[in-house]
Parts: sequence; C-alpha cells; structure tokens
Amino acid sequence: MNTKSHSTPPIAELCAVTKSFTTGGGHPLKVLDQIDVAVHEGELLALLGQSGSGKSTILRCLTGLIEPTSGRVLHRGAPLHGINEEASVVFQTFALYPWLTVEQNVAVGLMSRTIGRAERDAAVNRAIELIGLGNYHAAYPRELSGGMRQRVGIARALVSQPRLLCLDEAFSALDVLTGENLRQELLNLWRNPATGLSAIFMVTHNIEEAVEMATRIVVLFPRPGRLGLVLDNPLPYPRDTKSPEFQRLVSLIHECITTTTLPDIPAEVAVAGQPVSRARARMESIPLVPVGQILGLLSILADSPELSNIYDISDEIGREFGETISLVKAAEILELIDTPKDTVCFTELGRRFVASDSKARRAIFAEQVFKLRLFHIILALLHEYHEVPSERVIKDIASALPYDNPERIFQTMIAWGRYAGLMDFNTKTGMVFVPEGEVSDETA
Ligand SMILES: Nc1ncnc2c1ncn2[C@@H]1O[C@H](COP(=O)(O)OP(=O)(O)OP(=O)(O)O)[C@@H](O)[C@H]1O
Repeated sequence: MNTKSHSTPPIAELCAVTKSFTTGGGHPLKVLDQIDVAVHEGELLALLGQSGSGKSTILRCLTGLIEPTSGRVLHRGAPLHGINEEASVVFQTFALYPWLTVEQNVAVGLMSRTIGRAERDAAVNRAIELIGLGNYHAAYPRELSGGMRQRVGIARALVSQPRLLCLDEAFSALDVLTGENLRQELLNLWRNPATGLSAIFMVTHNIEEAVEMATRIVVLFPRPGRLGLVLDNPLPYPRDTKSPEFQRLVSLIHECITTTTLPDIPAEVAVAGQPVSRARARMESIPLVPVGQILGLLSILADSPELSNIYDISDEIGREFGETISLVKAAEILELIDTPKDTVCFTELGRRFVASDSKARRAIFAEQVFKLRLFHIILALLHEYHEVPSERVIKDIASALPYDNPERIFQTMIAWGRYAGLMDFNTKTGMVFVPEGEVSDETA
C-alpha cells in the first residue's frame, strides 16, 4: 500500500503550520511550530510524540476541525475550507450517545450528508457489518464492552466511506487483547480495496502500535511541537512484534523521543515531503579512532588485568597519552569499559565482549553503536531511503555538531558502522547503504 512516489497530491497536508492557543492567564501558547506533514493515498501514517506535544492539534488542523494560526492546510493540493469531507475521525473516548442504539449512533456519522433513508440505512448496515457488530444493531452503549463501543465509534467514522480515517489514540482506552484485535481488523479494512478506505492517519503515544501498523512514522518533538524523526517502516505485514528488526525500530524511535525532552532544542524547519532526522538534543561526538585499535586495547586489557591506569596502558600499547585517552573514551562510550577514579576496568558487557567470538562481538558492538544518538542521523536516513549520498549525511553531521570535523566523524562512523554490520559506504558511488549478509573480519 505504501507508495514512495506519489502521483496525486496528498489527501491532507499541512504546510508550515503554526498554532498558538491562549492560556488561562491570557498568554499565547505556541503548540505547533512550522509543521509540514502530508498524508498520501495508500499510506498508514503514525504520529508519535510525548503527551502534550501537539499530536491531536495536528490531527484537528489536518481534518479542518480547527484552523492554524499561520501556514496552510491543503486537501488534494487545494486550500481546505472547513472540514475535510474525505476524512473521518475516531477519538479515544468513544463519544457515543447513551440514549441512541448502535444503529442510530452509527447513523450520526451521516448527519452532515443529505441522503435518502434507504441509502442511509444501507450505509449504516454496511459499516456495522464491516466492523463486526452484526448482532448489535439495536443494542445501547451501556450494554456493550469498551471494545464493542470503540467498534461503534469506528463504524460511525466509516459510515461516510472516508478515504482518510484519522485515529486519535483510538486504542489506548482498551485492554491489550481488544486493542490488538481492533488494530488487526483496521489493518484488514485498510488493505481491502472494497472498503474505499485509502489512508489512515493515527495519533498515538504507543511506539509498538505505530511500528506494528504504520507504513511511515513521524515523531513530534515537544514544546512547541516540531517535526522530529520521519521514517518509512519497510517491515512486511503481518508484522512480527518479536523480530529483531521490529524491536530495533522500536528502540530507535524510543531513543529519539526520549532525547528530545530539552526545551531549548532549536526549531527545525522541514521541507514538505522531505524526511528529517534530528535526534540532536545532547548529541555527542565520538572519538575518531579505528575499530581495530579499540579491539586491540580491549585485548591488551583482557590479557593484562594488572593494567588499570591510563599511563601504564599508554606505555603498554605504545601510543601517545592523548591517543590512549581517545581509545579509552571510545570503549567507554560503547559501555565496554568503565573509568572510575582514573582507573580503567571492564564492564560486565566488556567482559562478555572479549570472551565472545567474532560474530557475537559484532552483535554487541552493533547494539552499542545503535544506542549512540549520533548514529541515528545515518540510521534514520537509511531507514527512509536504504541508501543515501554521503554529502547528505555529512551535512547532517555538520549541523548536529557544528564545532567538529564532519568528514572525519563520517569516516569514523562508517568504520564503526561497517564493523557492526549496520552500514557501509561505496567510495565509487558516494552512497552510504545497508550491507546485506555477513560482514568479513577484515572490516575491523
Ligand atoms: N483549545 C485549547 N486551548 C488551549 N490550549 C490547548 C487547547 N488544545 C490543546 N491545548 C494545549 O496544546 C498542547 C498540545 O495539546 P495536544 O492535545 O495537541 O497534545 P497531544 O500531543 O495530543 O497530547 P496527549 O497525548 O496528551 O493527548 C497542550 O499543552 C494542550 O494543553
């Protein structure tokens, strides 16, 4: 369903949207800043972010429920006036009328349309059947479980046969199993061309839910809401939530969300349709040392446990004190060694690392590299494009670390990433890419 090149304009789009509300004290509160986001035909776009980051406000702007303070809202490339007629919304609170039956509650979704009774009844029946409420036409909400009530909410959204279904935390009030069932059913509806449903835009704070469902994921940075990470989710359906690829994507997004809590991150201006990969709060550089030297240091430390101070280590490995510090620092940020009170000792992980064979070492190294925020610049781009020009990566490194040498950092990152099997660089094409298959030992 996911279409990389879009032949038609997006069903709904925000261009440079900013939204401010007036607080209780009468002060303006900027909730969204320069948001560019588009929902295309065929995609399932998930918007993730911390509580209060502005996710629901984006959904409301996209569907025309509220107007932005500045910027443009488009529907199929044209300015949106009022509500987006092709969109429907399902909210977290089921918002059902207790005095109406299931059938009548679903029919509320057609209130704004002038259609005949027969047509309305047919549409209501169809929506009720689609979402598996066949035996509950005449039931009242109080007679239904939470999951069934949310089904009514979804049927009400589907009754108008929207092209775009918007879900605002639609599963978060449900128990785990019910939520899981409904998610699968919605995926089936979205993939079934007979429903007429083309795209889903879902707001959630549940990373696993987003990775399980979405073809593309947008992470919103908070205070004010700004676009953070935008990445394609290439995992095939049905998705195995236990697979390493799934869990890796979950950790990447988790890191991205948790590193953005600082209020003073500079605002990012995203170009519409372009991915942005900016987990740059507290971004740290890496020591510019080759992997082979890190491995050498570790093996010397393993062979000579009495070496616990940097001067002795420096003598032993025959390197300048400054170089030794860089090597130690590199092993330390990889959490393989610790340096309490100027001494050097293995961590638990480091001990495991030196005792492992080459394959297991690479796996540990990959896991540790994966935790370094700097690498998210490349990993996020690779998730989006699978291969990216080095200039693009170097530009991003330069903007994340303006006081460092981006080319040298890039070379070091590639060397570390290559050893970890996470990335490689083709000097002929100038492209960074995801390597396939096993990597050889020579890469260290
Ligand atoms: N009508 C309003 N008037 C004033 N402030 C508002 C209004 N609507 C939202 N806000 C504020 O805007 C900010 C973003 O709210 P929004 O509901 O969009 O965030 P969210 O990411 O969806 O949060 P949550 O996950 O908790 O639902 C919050 O600080 C909220 O209090």
